[in-house]
Amino acid sequence: MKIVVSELIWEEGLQILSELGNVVYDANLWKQDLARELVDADALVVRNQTRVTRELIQAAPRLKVIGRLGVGLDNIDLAAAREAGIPVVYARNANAISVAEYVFAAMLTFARRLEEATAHVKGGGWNRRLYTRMELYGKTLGLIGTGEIGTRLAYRAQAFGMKILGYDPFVPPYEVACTEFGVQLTDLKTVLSQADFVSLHVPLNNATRNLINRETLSLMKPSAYLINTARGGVVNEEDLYNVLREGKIGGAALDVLAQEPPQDSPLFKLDNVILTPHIAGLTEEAQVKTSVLVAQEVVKILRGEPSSCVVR
Ligand SMILES: NC(=O)C1=CN([C@@H]2O[C@H](COP(=O)(O)OP(=O)(O)OC[C@H]3O[C@@H](n4cnc5c(N)ncnc54)[C@H](O)[C@@H]3O)[C@@H](O)[C@H]2O)C=CC1
Ligand SMILES: O=C(O)CCC(=O)C(=O)O
Repeated sequence: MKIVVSELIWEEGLQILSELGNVVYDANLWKQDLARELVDADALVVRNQTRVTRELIQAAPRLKVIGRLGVGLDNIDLAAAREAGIPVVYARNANAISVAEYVFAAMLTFARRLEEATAHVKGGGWNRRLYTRMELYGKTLGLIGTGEIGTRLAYRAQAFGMKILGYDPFVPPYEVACTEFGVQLTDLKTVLSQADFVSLHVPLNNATRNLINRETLSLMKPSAYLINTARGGVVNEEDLYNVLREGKIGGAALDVLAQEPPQDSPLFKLDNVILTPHIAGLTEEAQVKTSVLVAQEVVKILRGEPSSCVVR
């Protein structure tokens, strides 16, 4: 068996794949001639930067499985994989806790401004009144998408005493969790207009691209914050920039951008923006879990066994 891994994988996952076959691994393979490497490959394992296009799939006649070291599937042509009879397995739920904790880090950063206060003290200041901020207790968290991450975030927000509103038109699989974790399911307009923090947890697809735009942003309270750990394409960045520049919302935390890595962006110049390089799911714990889970599921498919992580 030849298993091609074109992006970063943790050692624990590599070990499992190596027991089954010959692993060709290069974390930068996605930037190189991947099609040539796939001519005789049985499995391809990617993260989020490899564009698994129809052409790439067609260049891999022996391919039996595609493994996705993560959750978002917007970089894989799922229709082409389905037509070619190639199952795609992914790390459902493996990084959900890490993303939920990242959202808390963002909310607490906006609520308490520890970095700014630290800079103030290190610069010789001691103005306590200047750093009086707010509690998360009693504030409203608005979830757009109440799946694995959204519900884990709700669980944590409930413990903080936050009110939680959720919008998800396809919620049934998570309805029980929503009830248990205090999520009041409602429409998009209500979530946007009532939340103090709006957090995005939807996949990027035709229905969600530019879901957050000038019109939807105008529904948010002037004091509210937007947190995007989903995908850059869910937010119209030009509209967001204008709304932030005009002070029409309080701020934004963006872990994902439409173009990654970004070229120079006007967002870099704004003080009310937190920008991180797509790290919400990137903790040691989540990455070990992800790498092991995906490696195990790829091995199962190669052995002809059923996998519970196949994309439907
Ligand atoms: N920044 C990071 O490191 C990470 C980002 N992600 C992103 O977060 C997304 C969500 O991840 P999970 O919660 O694990 O996925 P999930 O599939 O468990 O949940 C997504 C939810 O979005 C809902 N949804 C779909 N279309 C919608 C729409 N138009 N409006 C409102 N809700 C809609 C679905 O019904 C589902 O409940 C992923 O697709 C991925 O793009 C995931 C993990 C790490
Ligand atoms: O861990 C990564 O590299 C990307 C995580 C992510 O965005 C996902 O799981 O969808």
